[in-house]
Amino acid sequence: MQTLISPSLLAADFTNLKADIEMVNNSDADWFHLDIMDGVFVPNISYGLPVVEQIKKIAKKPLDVHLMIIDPDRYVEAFKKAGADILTVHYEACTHLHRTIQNIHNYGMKAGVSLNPHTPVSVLEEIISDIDLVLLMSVNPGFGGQSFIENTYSKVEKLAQLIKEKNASVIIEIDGGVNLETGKKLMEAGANALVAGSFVFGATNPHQTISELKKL
Ligand SMILES: O=C(CO)[C@H](O)[C@H](O)COP(=O)(O)O
Repeated sequence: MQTLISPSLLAADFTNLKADIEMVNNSDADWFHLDIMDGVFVPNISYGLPVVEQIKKIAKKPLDVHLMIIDPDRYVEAFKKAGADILTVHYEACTHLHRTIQNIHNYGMKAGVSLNPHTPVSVLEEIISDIDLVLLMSVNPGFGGQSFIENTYSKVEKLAQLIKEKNASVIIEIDGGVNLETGKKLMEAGANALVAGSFVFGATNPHQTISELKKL
């Protein structure tokens, strides 16, 4: 599988968001990664549904929406209406994860499950065949620009092994501290999708940086 690149708009310039969205539209990126934070599940508040709706109007690539919120079932329909194509919820935030996944699929979206750095991939054993994507957090969620947690490489290997054992077809996406160096090692470990925020939007040439990540 080719590397999928999902630039995180959390690190974009919100005073000129349209320009950053156009840059991604015209780049080698595959998706737009949108980080939704509620100030409860994570110690930060980002942006919400009205912003997602506006982004959808000009985005020419699928919206990869990562909900860092408690009890995400309450908002599955709303994010579908706002334009989400892939909806990822946190394992740690769902009491009835299987039902949440069904709910996301019933609305016609791809369903992802995210794991915090401390959560072992083994918790996905009974649900892996029902989901489309696993998002491994390689930083503690809540903020961009943090240092990559090295233990993520072995988590990627364990997850790739689990997917193989179950004969499932699941994208392994990584979020946090991704750059060319960590990205290369992640791909070697078995990842196939990379979220990058500050590495892309903090670069002198974000368009070229996306192409470099894409070539990994
Ligand atoms: O989900 C996030 C934080 O919770 C961000 O998407 C992630 O941290 C990307 O930022 P960076 O590439 O700057 O590390």
